[in-house]
Amino acid sequence: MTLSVALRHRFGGFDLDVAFEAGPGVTALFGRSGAGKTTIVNAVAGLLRPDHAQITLDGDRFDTLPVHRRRVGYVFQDARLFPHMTVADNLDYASRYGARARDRPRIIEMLGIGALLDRRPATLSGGEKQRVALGRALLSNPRLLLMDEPLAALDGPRKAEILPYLDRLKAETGVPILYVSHAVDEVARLADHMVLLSGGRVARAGPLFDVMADPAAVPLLGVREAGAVLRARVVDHGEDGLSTLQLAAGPVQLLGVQAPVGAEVRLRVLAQDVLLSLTEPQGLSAQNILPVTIRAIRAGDGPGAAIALDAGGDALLARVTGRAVQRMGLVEGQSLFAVIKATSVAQSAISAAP
Ligand SMILES: Nc1ncnc2c1ncn2[C@@H]1O[C@H](COP(=O)(O)OP(=O)(O)OP(=O)(O)O)[C@@H](O)[C@H]1O
Repeated sequence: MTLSVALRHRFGGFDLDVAFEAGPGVTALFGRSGAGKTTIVNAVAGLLRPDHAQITLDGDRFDTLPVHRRRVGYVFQDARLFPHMTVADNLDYASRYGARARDRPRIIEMLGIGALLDRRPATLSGGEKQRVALGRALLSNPRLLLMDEPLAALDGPRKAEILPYLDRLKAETGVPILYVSHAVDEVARLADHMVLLSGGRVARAGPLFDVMADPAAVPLLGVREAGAVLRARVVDHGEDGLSTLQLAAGPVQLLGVQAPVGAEVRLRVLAQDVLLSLTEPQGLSAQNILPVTIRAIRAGDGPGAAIALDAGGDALLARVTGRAVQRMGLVEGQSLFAVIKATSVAQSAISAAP
């Protein structure tokens, strides 16, 4: 399944002009407030008629279809359930055309909402409401799911409660998802592809692992949030609380890893938590020292520079000062060592999603 989107639209002072493709899985639309994310999903859903559009799904023209024929499931920041209906009635309303009624038990089980069926939305927590909203969207038998900041109204614990359901939904349904967010941790955990938007334009787009490790993405993600996402396999849980994970460039030891031995996980390594050393460091408290090669150096607008690194085939990103680049004589192609603190990675998103 490939969704291809080309849109132009003008609202007063805002000018949107984007083109991107979204493959299977989760495609994150990421950008600051006002970048144009909601305008794009509204145009895909058919809630907004853009000035110019060419949207296709698997080659079929989509933007010319009336809203009800697009078969798009839309999950908003606020669940927008019918308040006078029970959860069961809200779900039945979505499946009233029967297309997905046979999948109802599986979807209820997947989202863990079986015990809520007789309740009314006013009695549900924010996380429970969002799970019901996801169920309702799935029961409408969508060809495409649009999620506009579905977790933004939830506090940390409620977000943590719902993220595993999104992992399952992604793994089990196969319905492609366009996922709007300005939370990098959510995107790093869930997305397969990423479209970075800035001022109504696509600034970067591609596989999540590539975009997150792109030095040009640093100003768009924010210097504190920028950092590569890597795949790792859990090798061992030590009795002292430190776990060993295998990366392409070698083993690393991290704290607070919940996933079982053998699991594939994603690690988000913030660029500001990666130190560089010209020689292999000895006598450091940090144990995670990886041999790396500099792929690219990008000077920032301020005193910082983003350094793209190759770590055994994985991409890693480091942020150092421009002064350090000068002092260390860093150049593209140079081999050196990256040092990652065990505690900093553990505080970044670690998920069970491969
Ligand atoms: N109906 C409208 N009329 C006029 N301007 C609009 C309208 N809807 C959106 N805009 C403007 O278009 C721009 C993009 O808005 P949009 O909601 O798509 O951004 P966003 O990236 O989703 O932002 P946020 O993260 O704050 O939701 C903003 O400048 C907004 O003020």
